[in-house]
Amino acid sequence: MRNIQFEGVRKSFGGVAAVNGLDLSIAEGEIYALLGHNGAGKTTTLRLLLGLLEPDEGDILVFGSNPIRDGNTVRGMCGVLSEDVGLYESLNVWDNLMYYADIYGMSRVESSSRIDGLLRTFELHDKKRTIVKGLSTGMRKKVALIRAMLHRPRLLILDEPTNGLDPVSTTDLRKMLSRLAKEEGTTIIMTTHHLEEVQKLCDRITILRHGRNIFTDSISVLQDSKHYLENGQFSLEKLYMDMDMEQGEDDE
Ligand SMILES: Nc1ncnc2c1ncn2[C@@H]1O[C@H](COP(=O)(O)OP(=O)(O)OP(=O)(O)O)[C@@H](O)[C@H]1O
Repeated sequence: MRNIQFEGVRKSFGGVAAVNGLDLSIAEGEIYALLGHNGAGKTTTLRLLLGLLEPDEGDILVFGSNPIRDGNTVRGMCGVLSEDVGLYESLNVWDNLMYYADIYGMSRVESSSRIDGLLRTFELHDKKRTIVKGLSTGMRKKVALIRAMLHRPRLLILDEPTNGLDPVSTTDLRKMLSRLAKEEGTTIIMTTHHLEEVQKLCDRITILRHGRNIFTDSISVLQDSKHYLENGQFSLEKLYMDMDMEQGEDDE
């Protein structure tokens, strides 16, 4: 069953078509990557999904809800990690997370144990009383990730989740996201330029170009296809480069 649908969605800013007739179909529990060059329309797509922008044309449904008509319902189901992590700089880690747990309507007991558990998982427990201003970029990213996951959202939207994370934290995050999708059925949509991570983690990918879906397939099908090989193995980077060359020729 497909649970997130975009059909013929268009959104322009002035004369620029950021999203230009986009079709997407994402199933519950999938880990899905939106790929594409800078300016391809990834962030605009996510903002449309969250009801933060209204489409000029087309239909969007998120688990049966329309993001414009039922914006609060859609946003209530989502946990979001945006590029700008958006934490309160002068509050400590614990108070930042408690503040959001209150907004999510979690009880004190529930939020304390959830925050405690997540801080341990991300190896940030010893930083719980540290003021956010004093954290490294990677640590801030982890706190923002914990905030996005706190209320066990049905859909997790991650903009460049591994940017600024060291290799160990990246691997830990990959395992955690994988577990979330498999065991809790969380749907995860991410945008990233790290193709190696996508290949290891994601179930399906879509490549956007000029606001259009130019390629969608599942990683396992691609891995079995014997196409886009590098040293005998499927390479997402090779696929991406080949697509780029093909589309570049079409654009001319
Ligand atoms: N609020 C806005 N006002 C004007 N133009 C915008 C706005 N938001 C996006 N655009 C334009 O729409 C296009 C798509 O932008 P978008 O941010 O969705 O791309 P992206 O794929 O997320 O890029 P990146 O990888 O750099 O984050 C770009 O040409 C961008 O300049």
